[in-house]
Amino acid sequence: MGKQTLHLPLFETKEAKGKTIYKLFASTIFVGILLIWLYRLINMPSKGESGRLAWICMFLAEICFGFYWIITQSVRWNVIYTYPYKNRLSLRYEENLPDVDIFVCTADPIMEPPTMVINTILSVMPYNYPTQKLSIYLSDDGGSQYTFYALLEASQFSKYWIPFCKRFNVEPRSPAAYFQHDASNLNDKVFAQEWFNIKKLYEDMKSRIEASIENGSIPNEIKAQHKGFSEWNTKVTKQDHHSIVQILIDGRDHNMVDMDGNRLPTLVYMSREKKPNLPHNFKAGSMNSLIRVSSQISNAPIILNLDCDMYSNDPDAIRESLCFFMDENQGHKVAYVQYPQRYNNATKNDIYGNIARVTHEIELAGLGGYGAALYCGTGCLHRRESLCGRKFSEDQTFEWNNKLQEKSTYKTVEELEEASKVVANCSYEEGTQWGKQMGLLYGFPVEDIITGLTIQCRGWKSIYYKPSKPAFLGVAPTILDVALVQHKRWSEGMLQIFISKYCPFIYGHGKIKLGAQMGYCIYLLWAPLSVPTLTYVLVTSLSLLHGIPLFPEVNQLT
Ligand SMILES: O=c1ccn([C@@H]2O[C@H](COP(=O)(O)OP(=O)(O)O[C@H]3O[C@H](CO)[C@@H](O)[C@H](O)[C@H]3O)[C@@H](O)[C@H]2O)c(=O)[nH]1
Ligand SMILES: [Mn+2]
Repeated sequence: MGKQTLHLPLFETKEAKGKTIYKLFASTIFVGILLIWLYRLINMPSKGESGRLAWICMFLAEICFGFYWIITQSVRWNVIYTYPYKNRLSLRYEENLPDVDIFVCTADPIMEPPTMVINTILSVMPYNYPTQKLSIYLSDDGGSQYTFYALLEASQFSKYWIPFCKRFNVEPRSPAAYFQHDASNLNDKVFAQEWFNIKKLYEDMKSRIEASIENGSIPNEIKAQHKGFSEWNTKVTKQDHHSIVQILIDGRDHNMVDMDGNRLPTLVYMSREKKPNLPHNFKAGSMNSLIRVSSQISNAPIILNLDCDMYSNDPDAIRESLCFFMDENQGHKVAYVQYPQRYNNATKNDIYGNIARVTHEIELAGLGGYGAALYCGTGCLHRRESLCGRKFSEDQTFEWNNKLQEKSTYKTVEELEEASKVVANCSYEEGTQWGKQMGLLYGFPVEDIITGLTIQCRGWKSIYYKPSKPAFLGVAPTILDVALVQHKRWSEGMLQIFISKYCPFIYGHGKIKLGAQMGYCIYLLWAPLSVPTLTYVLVTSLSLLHGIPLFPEVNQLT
């Protein structure tokens, strides 16, 4: 192996097949569009003739459709798929794998039940990765003691869950998802025994958490188990509370081990300070607090972010992503690796279009082809440096070894918690570049898309990676009003980017490729496309009622 493996890349890119045929097909459509425009112009009723207004409206709508179609071609001509080689990574870097911080965000204990949140946490704790290199942070914008309690329970349960997952190599590693189905190999006596034990432990834990929520209080004997509960002695509400940071598992501690005697990952609960009169900037605010708090504790160079309703479905996901960051030739340019949003509750007919096949298999891969994969929030791994506002430069060297962590080994848990609380305070961001040049951008409902764009405009590349086995699985809206609210927020938020100073054609000019600028606009112009669509629908039906001909008749063509 030796030399030869050293020269093999850690990941490869391949063009989608059938590019030439697609280009031929697309050019026929383009000719078709031109002919439609021409037909409209030539046959336009002249001034005073009936139906002129309808024809003008049709023409304008068709112009919009045509241009939008042209924009969509940018990504379709450049579809590129990426393939990481995790075995090569292990061969070359097993001893030098970087630390990884995992951020999970939750905002409301009712909409996002604590048991769901800890299932996400428990799915990332048993990653096939050196546990002492993992630190997991839960940001609770709900400031709920039930979420804190659930996380405390999870920290205990993980001592059984992690060894169980690793010993029997079970998947998926979210207990709820795993126990949803009966185990297949219960004939194996040892396994069956363990399976029943763990399942019982999980269900007991779940009932304790749910019972406490139902009763509206946490039993005193449980409260006595951890100093953290004292944070809720004063009045704590979702909108108004002080910073809370509790390190539930200190991964540096060699005595913190699971039932098999193996080290545990660091586990931290945090709830940043909130004041009713100050903007909290939603998920972006939470992420920026997470970036700062984690910099005090573990400061890993790689950050994985997950929404609390999205669990890890592949224990090798971190290793696969690292192939992109650590590749000797191209890795240094990579700011983030985005996975598609896939769901474990997709319905057969997918009536709200959550699966979005064309988006996930073609368009996003096309943007990835320009090195400009969109940052879509959950299921994304970032290089901490690029997220913190640093510009890319070809000649900067990158250290995967973590100096700060070595330093922080001298600090006690209490010292780390105190230092972290300071950076999670509202006042910390005043007069700083946080939310502007550093971290996630504030002021946009889709903080992820805009943040991704600014990172790319600072010279970094991003990767879109859609493995055949989903790496993360989330919960898609299954009721109409939730789906509508989500789509409204996304489409409005994206239009807001287009009309701001961050419009990709202006802000991205000369910084990202024209194809990438166009690719962004497929989404940013999604909302206004409804105007020509509505026009088209209305004008055609009204014209039909009024007997105004808009299209050539079949016998005209012959
Ligand atoms: O004040 C807030 C509001 C939300 N969140 C968390 O942010 C995540 C996303 O919020 P959600 O309301 O679930 O929005 P979705 O539309 O489902 O999320 C998608 O769209 C968002 C905006 O583009 C991205 O940030 C998400 O990652 C992406 O999954 C969730 O984990 C929330 O708990 C917070 O931490 N604090
Ligand atoms: Mn969500």
